[in-house]
Amino acid sequence: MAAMENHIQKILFTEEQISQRVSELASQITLNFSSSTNNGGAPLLSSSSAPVVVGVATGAFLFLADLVRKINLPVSVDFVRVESYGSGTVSSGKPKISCDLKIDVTGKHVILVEDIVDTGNTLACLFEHLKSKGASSISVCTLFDKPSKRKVNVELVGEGKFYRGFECPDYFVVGYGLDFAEVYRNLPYVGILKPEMYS
Ligand SMILES: O=P(O)(O)OC[C@H]1O[C@H](OP(=O)(O)OP(=O)(O)O)[C@H](O)[C@@H]1O
Ligand code: HPA
Repeated sequence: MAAMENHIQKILFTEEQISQRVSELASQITLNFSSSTNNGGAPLLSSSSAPVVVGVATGAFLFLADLVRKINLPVSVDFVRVESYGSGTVSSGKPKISCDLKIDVTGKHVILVEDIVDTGNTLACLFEHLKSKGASSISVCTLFDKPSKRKVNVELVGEGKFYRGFECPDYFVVGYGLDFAEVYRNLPYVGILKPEMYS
C-alpha cells in the first residue's frame, strides 16, 4: 500500500464513481446550453454565447480539468482563487479573493466550478463578485455538496442552474482536489483522514 493511502481511514467516493458522475454532469451542461443541434451531432452554439467555465482554485483544479474535457461546447476556461480555510478544517467565514478572473464576463453565462460547497461562504462571496462584473447568468457546478453545514444560500442569477455531483456526508473530506493543510489534493478518490493525521 502506498504511503499516502495509509493516512486514509475510509474511502467515501471511488475514482470510478467520480469519473462516472463527472461525465453525467458534463452531459447535463452540454444539453442545457445546446439550443439547437446539427442532426443530433455537435451543438451549434456560438463561442460568444457558450459559457465561461470558472474553476475556483485551488480545490477545483482536477474536477475542472476532467469536466471541461467532457463538455461538448466551445467554452472558455478561467480561474478565480478564493481562500477561507487556511490550514484548518473550519471556514474563517471571510473568504478572500486572492486572484481574479482574466476573462471579461460582462454579459456572459458563467458556470462556477467548485470541488465542494460547505458553508456556502465562498459561493456567496463569488456571486457578489460576478454579479458586480455583470455576468448574465451564474450557474454552479459542484462535485460535492454538504448541505448539513450550510450557513449561506445563494440565489442563482438569470437562467443559472445548480449542478451537484454528490451529497457529501458531514465529514471533512480530502482527495480529488480537496486538501487538508494543502496536502492530499492528488488522491484520485475522496475519503476521510485517520484522526491522528490532524495532530
Ligand atoms: O462553502 P465553504 O465553506 O466556503 O467551503 C468551500 C470552499 O472551501 C474550499 O476552499 P479553501 O478556502 O479551502 O481553498 P482551496 O480551494 O485552496 O483549498 C473549497 O475548495 C471551496 O472553495
Ligand atoms: O470537507 C472539506 N474538505 C476539504 N476542504 C473543504 N472546504 C470546505 N469543506 C471541505
